[in-house]
Amino acid sequence: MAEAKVLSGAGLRGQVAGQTALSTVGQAGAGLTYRGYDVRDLAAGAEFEEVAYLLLYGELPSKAELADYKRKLKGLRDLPQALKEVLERIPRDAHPMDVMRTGCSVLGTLEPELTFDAQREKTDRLLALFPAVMCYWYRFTHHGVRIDCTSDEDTLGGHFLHLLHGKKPSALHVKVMNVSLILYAEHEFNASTFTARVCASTLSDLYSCVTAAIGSLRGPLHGGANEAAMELIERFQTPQEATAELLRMLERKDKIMGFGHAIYKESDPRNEVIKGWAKQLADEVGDKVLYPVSEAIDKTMWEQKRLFPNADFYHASAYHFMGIPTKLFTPIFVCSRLTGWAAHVFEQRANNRIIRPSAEYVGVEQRQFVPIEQR
Ligand SMILES: CC(=O)SCCNC(=O)CCNC(=O)[C@H](O)C(C)(C)COP(=O)(O)OP(=O)(O)OC[C@H]1O[C@@H](n2cnc3c(N)ncnc32)[C@H](O)[C@@H]1OP(=O)(O)O
Ligand SMILES: O=C([O-])CC(=O)C(=O)O
Repeated sequence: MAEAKVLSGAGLRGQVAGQTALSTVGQAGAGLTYRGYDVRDLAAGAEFEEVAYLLLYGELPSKAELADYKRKLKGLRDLPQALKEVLERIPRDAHPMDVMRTGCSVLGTLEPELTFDAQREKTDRLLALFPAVMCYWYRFTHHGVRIDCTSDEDTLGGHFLHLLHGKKPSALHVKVMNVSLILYAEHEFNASTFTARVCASTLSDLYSCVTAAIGSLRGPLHGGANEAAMELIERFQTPQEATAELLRMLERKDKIMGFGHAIYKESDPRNEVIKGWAKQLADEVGDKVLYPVSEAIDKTMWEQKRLFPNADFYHASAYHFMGIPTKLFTPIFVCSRLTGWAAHVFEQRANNRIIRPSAEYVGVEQRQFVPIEQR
């Protein structure tokens, strides 16, 4: 069993920084819940749009409400021409998270949130069009194609795959995208969500909160870990090679991306779900390398460090098997986590006090100012 962490000091670890009714993370007997529902039940039985509705509107939708919501989102998928023009100007070798951040920010100038009454409308618009922001830029700069940003795909996950690959995705791939988007949707006071809440606490607009959150998610210690995990996995041809190099990396005290967690102590409940789907996708494509290599890394990390895969590790191979370029992994996280970020912004706004902690001063004692001529 992994040792209990010391929950104090650096990184605000273990300190309660506010209240939320949105999710619980790592509570005994309930690994991860969204508004009281176990994420594993949601991933097994719900559509991502149902979960988005749950987070943003407070309760699971009825059949009629879900149909209306999906119809509404479908009608909001296209990008404004001015945003397409901006995306075309962003270089091909830009990081796609910078593209998402810029896309969000530009939309904030084109369709600003003028009052907080518009917060849900603006969130639905971002939810519907984020896949197109990523895919329009990617297909234009990498393939020279100006894609149609609408599709008649029923779900957001299917819509994303359709825009990316320019064709109807398989039912299995739509299913896995749906599960993935559910798993990534919400996670209490993680770094990017806390960023969004800090920004919201100044009474700033939704686009600023989301733009700031995207910046936090980008780092490899947070959302960027799925991309970093892929870069690790694809270095190896065999499980033996992976194990040998892992031991060397651990000896050097390297951080292994996709392992460990700030809150979970023994396992990340999202891992078993996405690992199962990664295995199904591996079987579908007849993979004999990536999945066994991933399992070897997983085993070595547990044996050597008692560290377990977090949500990001098996997402890497799952996305890869669906033909998604590695650099788009973290932007997919944005498309999902937007729901959690926005729900936290609404919650912060509903009971706001500016977030402004104190610092422990560790600098020099107070001293006499010396004019520049005398220094
Ligand atoms: C969706 C998500 O955002 S999930 C998180 C994604 N991030 C990653 O996968 C990046 C890799 N993981 C990490 O860097 C960390 O585990 C974090 C950032 C997730 C959590 O950080 P912390 O809460 O500070 O970690 P924690 O307190 O458990 O660290 C305990 C020890 O394990 C080590 N450790 C933790 N994770 C790892 C890892 N992935 N590889 C190697 N060692 C690790 C730490 O270095 C630390 O050792 P030390 O005491 O000798 O310094
Ligand atoms: O909670 C965290 O610190 C990171 C995480 O797993 C997430 O944001 O999904």
